[in-house]
Parts: sequence; C-alpha cells; structure tokens
Amino acid sequence: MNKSKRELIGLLLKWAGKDKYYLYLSVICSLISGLSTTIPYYAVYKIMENIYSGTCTKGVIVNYCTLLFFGIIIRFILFGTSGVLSHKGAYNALFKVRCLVINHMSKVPLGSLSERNTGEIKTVLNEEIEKLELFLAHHLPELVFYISGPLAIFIYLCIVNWKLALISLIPLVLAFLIMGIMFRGTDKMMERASHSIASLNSTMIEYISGMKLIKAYNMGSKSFTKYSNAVEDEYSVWKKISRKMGPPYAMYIVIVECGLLLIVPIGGFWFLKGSLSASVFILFAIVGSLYLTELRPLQELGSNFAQVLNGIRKAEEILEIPAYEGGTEFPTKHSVELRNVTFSYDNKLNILENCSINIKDGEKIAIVGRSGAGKSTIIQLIARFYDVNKGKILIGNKDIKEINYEELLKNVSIVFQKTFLTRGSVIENIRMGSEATIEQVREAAKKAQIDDYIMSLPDGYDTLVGSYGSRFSGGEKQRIAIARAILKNAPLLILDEATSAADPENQLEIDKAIHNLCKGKTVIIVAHRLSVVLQCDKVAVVENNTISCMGKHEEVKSKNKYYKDAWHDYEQARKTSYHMGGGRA
Ligand SMILES: Nc1ncnc2c1ncn2[C@@H]1O[C@H](COP(=O)(O)OP(=O)(O)OP(=O)(O)O)[C@@H](O)[C@H]1O
Repeated sequence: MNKSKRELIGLLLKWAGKDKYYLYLSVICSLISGLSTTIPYYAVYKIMENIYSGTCTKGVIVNYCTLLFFGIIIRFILFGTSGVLSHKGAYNALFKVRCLVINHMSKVPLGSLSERNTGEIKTVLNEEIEKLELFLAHHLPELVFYISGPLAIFIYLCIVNWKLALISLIPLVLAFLIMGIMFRGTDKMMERASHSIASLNSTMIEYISGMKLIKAYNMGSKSFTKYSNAVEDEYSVWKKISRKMGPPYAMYIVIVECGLLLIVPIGGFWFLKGSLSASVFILFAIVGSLYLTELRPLQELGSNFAQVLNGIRKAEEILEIPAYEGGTEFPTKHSVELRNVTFSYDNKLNILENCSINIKDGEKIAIVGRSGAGKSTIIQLIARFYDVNKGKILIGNKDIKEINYEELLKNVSIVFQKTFLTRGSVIENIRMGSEATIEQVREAAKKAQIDDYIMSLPDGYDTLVGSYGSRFSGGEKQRIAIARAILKNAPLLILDEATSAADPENQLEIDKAIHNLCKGKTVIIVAHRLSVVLQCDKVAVVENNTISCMGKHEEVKSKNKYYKDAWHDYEQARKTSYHMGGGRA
C-alpha cells in the first residue's frame, strides 16, 4: 500500500517508541533557539535607533549588548542541546528499527526473503535505515530551526515596516517555485537510486564470495560484467539526478541571496522620500536580505527527505511480510509425516507432487535420489523454511502450521549441506547464543570428535573462526556444526549431506560424530553416501517429484530400480581404484 509522507513519518515515530520524546524535546529546543535569532537583530536595531534619535547613552549600549549577548548564548546552547537530544533519540530509534526488522526476518518464511537478493536486504538494514538518522537527528530539529528563525525575523520586520518586509519575501517565493520544480518526480528517482545501490551491493557480495573462482580462472574484475554493469547503472542514475537537480539548485541559491537587489533601491527611495527612518533602512539593508539565506539548507533537507522516505518504505516492506505468529507447543511425540504434499518454489514448476512419507518417533530414515530430485526441499519443508502448496506436514500428528514457529525451530536441529560458521570464536559458534558452559560445549565437541583439534589450536575454544570459516577445513567445519547440533539436543534431527566435505580420515570421525548425534532422536538424513543408509531404519527414494518407494534397505533394493542401480554403482566404485595416468588400475 502506498503511504503518504505524513503516514510514513508517523510510522517512523511509532518505531522509535519512547525515544520519540527525545526528538520532541529536541524540536522544542530548536524552536526556541530559532526564535531567539531575532534577539541580536532587535538589540542592534535598538542601539541604531537610539543613535539616530540622539538618545544613545552608556546605559542603553550596556543593556542592549547584554541582551544581544544572552540572545546569542541562548541560541547556541539550545541548538547544541537540541542536537544532543536528537542524536540520542535517533540512534536509539535506529537500533530499535534494526532489531525490529531483524527480529521480523527471523519469523518470516525463508521463501519470501529469498525473493529479495542479499544485497537488497543488506541495503535496507544498513544504508536505508542509516538514512533515518539523517531525518531524526538532523532534519527534524534543523527544519524547525531554519524555519522558525527566519519566520521570527520576518514577523519582527513586519512590526517595524510591513511593506518592506513583504518586499523582502519576493525572492523567497521565486526560490520556492524553483524548489517545487526541482523535487518534482524525485521520489521515483530516489527509489531507482536505492534499487541500483541494492543491486550494486548484491553484485559486490557475489563478487567477493566468488573471489576464489575468479582467481582460479584468472578472470579480472572487468570480466565480471555483472559488477561493472551495476557500477555503470549506479553512475548513470546519479548522473541523471545531478542533471535534473543541479541547475535549479544553483538558481535557488542565487535567488535566495538576491534580496538586496530589491530592498536597497526601494528602501533607499523611500528613505530619500522621508517615509523611512535611517535606522529602519539600515536594519532592512542588513537583515532584510540576509535572513532568507538561513533558509538555504532547507533545499538540502528536501533532497535528503526523499531518500529518508524511501528508507522508511523499504524497512516497512520487510516488516509487512507476513510472519509466522502464534501456535501451540511442540508435540511430545516426534513422528514426522508428509501427507500428499505438493510444493513449488515459484508457483509454476512443482518440485514435489502428492508426496507422502511416514517416519515414526525415534526412527532414522535416509532420503536418497538423483541430484535435483527434491531431497533438500523435503527437509526444508519439514523445518518450515517454506510452506507447502497442498497437503500437510505433521509432527507428532500435529500440523506444523499449528506449532509455534520459535518452538518448532527450538526442537529441530539441522546440519546443512554447507556449513556456515559465524565470524566469532569457536565457542560462540558451538553455543549459537545458548547459555551453555564451557564444560557442556567441550562435552558436545568431544562427541563430535573435534575437541582434540580445537584444544590443539593456540587459543583453543577462543580461536577466531575468520570470515566464512576460512580458518577450518570442510570436515572440521562439519564437526563443529555437529557439535552445535549435539549441544542443542533437539529431539528432531535433520542432516543434509553432512558428510560431503570429508576425506576418508575425516569421514570416520564424522561418522562417529553423527552416530553420537543421532542417539535417541528422530532422524531424517539426506544420504549421498549410500553406506549411511545401512545405519538407518528405512530408506525413501525421491523420484519423479514424489517418494517412489519407501521401506527397509533390502526391500527397497529389490523393488526400486534407481536404488538397485545406485547400489550396484556404489559397490562397483568401491572395488575400483584409479591411477594418475588415467584408466583403471
Ligand atoms: N530456492 C529455490 N528456488 C527455486 N528452485 C529451487 C530452489 N531450491 C531448489 N530448487 C530446485 O528444486 C529442485 C530440487 O532441489 P533440491 O535441492 O531439493 O534437490 P536435491 O535432491 O537436494 O539435490 P542435490 O542432491 O543435488 O542436493 C531442483 O531442480 C532445484 O533447482
């Protein structure tokens, strides 16, 4: 839904919660500071008036100088206080908005997040939300300050001589007309700019992640055309914005400063005619043209404002993705059933059709099938990363849609195909936010066969993992992930090709780790090495978008051609060895 500017600002203040009161106080300080701009002008005018009327005494000078002094002090102290309050409110609000968005993202289906690219989400969390600081900490108080100051001076000038005061406004009217032209259509341009920065961000992430590949194939940055196209796009968007806004901006600056061109000749003429006193003429000649230049920053605020509104819209778009709310506790029985499930990622091509599986509480099932058959899809549906299009998934005979989402995630452990380690220490990576003691973490790591290795590192469990877990080999990362799952101790365990990154020695360690992990749990394992199947109670074959056969190993082997052939190939492969010159040994 397209919200108006006012609604968007209202939304931002709502997100700010109680911190909006800092912002209100900051606005009040700004307002008083702006109004006090008139005090020094008033004092100078009064001194001049006394000089011209011959009544200027030492007392008059001292009194008005004191007033002038306090006027300036009040103005700056209040403006400074306003800045402090607005920054406190703004950064607290920014923190809240980021938490709100991140928290919401953890409750929405993965599918709706995958529709956006990583760069887009990063742009919202980082750049777009950061822009809100601009509005809260700067625009809001400065807008009040830059408007209230000139407004107060204008009112004062009207009291002194309303005709000349109105003439002083002529450049302002022209400047506002130009500003109107300048900002027409900028909302769309800013949206386009935000889109192009999001695309640049995601391409950059892809470029950095693919650095190994780029080096391996000796591809220079130029060969990464997607990246250079994104840079070009960003450049062309900002070129267009500058072209549209540059000339009117220059005109705005010049016109706002042009007050003197009207006030001096007209005021001088009236002075000569005797309808204006010398002190009023000087007051207008000095103040009457200058006070409008205080409005100059308004233009800058205006152009940033469009970006701020866009930032609010983008954050709201994420917050509007429907989240999984409510639901009951996790069932005490941990059987898993897929009942006639149909699922498509894009609502066009069905990956699963009428697919059914039945896994009893405490049973271990291996899911096998060709690459791309839909094995990972099945386990992602069980963890409710996506919702099924038709049919049901039941845990303990309860539809997973009825189970509280956080409860579901708490009670399901997943060891993914690709192990993701965060940048922190090893212990943080195993704890994953839990309160586990070091003894508990070590116990889990021992069962995962990785404790000895971690202890051999110079900083032991405090060793930093490095970006993308670069400090560890594939097999070590997998065992850390298994330690995580052992520590989590969830009753339902899902393993997706957890053994793929291992060499034979690692394999043995990983097998022991998995054996420890699986004890007493309902286990669903995507088996890429067929030997894993022998450790399971039954096996399910994913074929032709469904489960084509399910049962005990021997039974499926005798009934299902794919499975029989796969075992035949696997056994042949075990008997065969290769030498470097090619051909069989
Ligand atoms: N996020 C996604 N969006 C669209 N299509 C997807 C997505 N993830 C997987 N697919 C498609 O769904 C199909 C099944 O993928 P899935 O990863 O479940 O297969 P798999 O059996 O686990 O394969 P592998 O053994 O190679 O890991 C594939 O054709 C894949 O291209």
